[in-house]
Amino acid sequence: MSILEPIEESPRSLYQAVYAPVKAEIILAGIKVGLFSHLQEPISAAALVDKLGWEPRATEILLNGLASADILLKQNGLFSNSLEASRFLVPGRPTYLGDHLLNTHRMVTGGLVGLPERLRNDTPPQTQQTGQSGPTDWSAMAEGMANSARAGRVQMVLPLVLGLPEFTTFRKMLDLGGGPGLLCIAMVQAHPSMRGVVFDNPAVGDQARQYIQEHGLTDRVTFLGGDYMSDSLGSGYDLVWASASLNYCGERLDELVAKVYNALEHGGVFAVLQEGLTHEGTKPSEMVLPMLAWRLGSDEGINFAQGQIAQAMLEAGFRSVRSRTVQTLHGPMDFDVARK
Ligand SMILES: C[S@@+](CC[C@H](N)C(=O)[O-])C[C@H]1O[C@@H](n2cnc3c(N)ncnc32)[C@H](O)[C@@H]1O
Repeated sequence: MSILEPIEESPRSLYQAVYAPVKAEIILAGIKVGLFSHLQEPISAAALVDKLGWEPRATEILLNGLASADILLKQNGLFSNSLEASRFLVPGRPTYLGDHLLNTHRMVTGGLVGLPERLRNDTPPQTQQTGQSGPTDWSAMAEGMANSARAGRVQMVLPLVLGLPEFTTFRKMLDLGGGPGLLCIAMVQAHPSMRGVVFDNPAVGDQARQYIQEHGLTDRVTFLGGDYMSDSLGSGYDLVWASASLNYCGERLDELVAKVYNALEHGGVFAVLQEGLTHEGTKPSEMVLPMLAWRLGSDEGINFAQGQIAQAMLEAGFRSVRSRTVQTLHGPMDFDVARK
């Protein structure tokens, strides 16, 4: 091949992919050492080193790297949090995402460690980060899930529910796989009288009850612990909401959707926000790539193809199903609304 041979394709996206973890690593390093709580006011690298006793060269490199990645601002040699860092990376704030990002990073990358060895049927290397090999520990993640709900997901989801024409007529809703319950709490708060039930693994019950109490909603919101495949979901609901929670039904989606159908009142609404994969299960990549490690590391979950949930809803007997794709913080997801 001549050195002057024109190249039509560009390797840019390959370089970008290899550079991307640098940004993640420096953000995670900053979270782990509690950097961001010291940067609410502008401070020099030297002053930070004096204050915290950190290694000067590594401190300066980290600060400059974070400024390069727009996580910090740098002006006249002083570093301070960007608006984003201030809102999401300063511990103690209700929107603090540090622990959630660390957990999420472990979930999305840990299970990929040793992939070449696994493909070759070799023994995977023993590292600290072997990732998920069993079921996700949702109770350990509950606080982070609550913060991440407050940090944009409630704000994104609420208009979807408020936009349902029946919303004002709802008397009782179920948040299926509702985690620590922040979404259900927000939906109930937005309604004058609707009551809510958060259904999830009993392990997240204590945290959910605490949030319900903190929001003064113990008379309107309850937590029901159980496994949605084997336990009763209760009954008499006008709305069943499920976001990112149906993935754990294995091959039994039809059974779960039928169970929801039976738990709903006549005219009730089943609203589901889930990934809807297209292009033979390869797109949208924002939905596919973060789930690879989880799928490799554990056989607990499945992904849904676009239309799969809508089809299951029709087969369960719902009289109509409307579907659309909505943009979320995590990428495009499908919003399927079925009416009984
Ligand atoms: C990704 S989180 C989503 C939480 C919440 N719906 C949201 O959108 O923030 C998935 C939730 O499903 C719950 N879950 C998974 N399998 C379940 C099961 N078999 N029965 C009840 N809840 C389950 C988990 O405990 C977790 O809280």
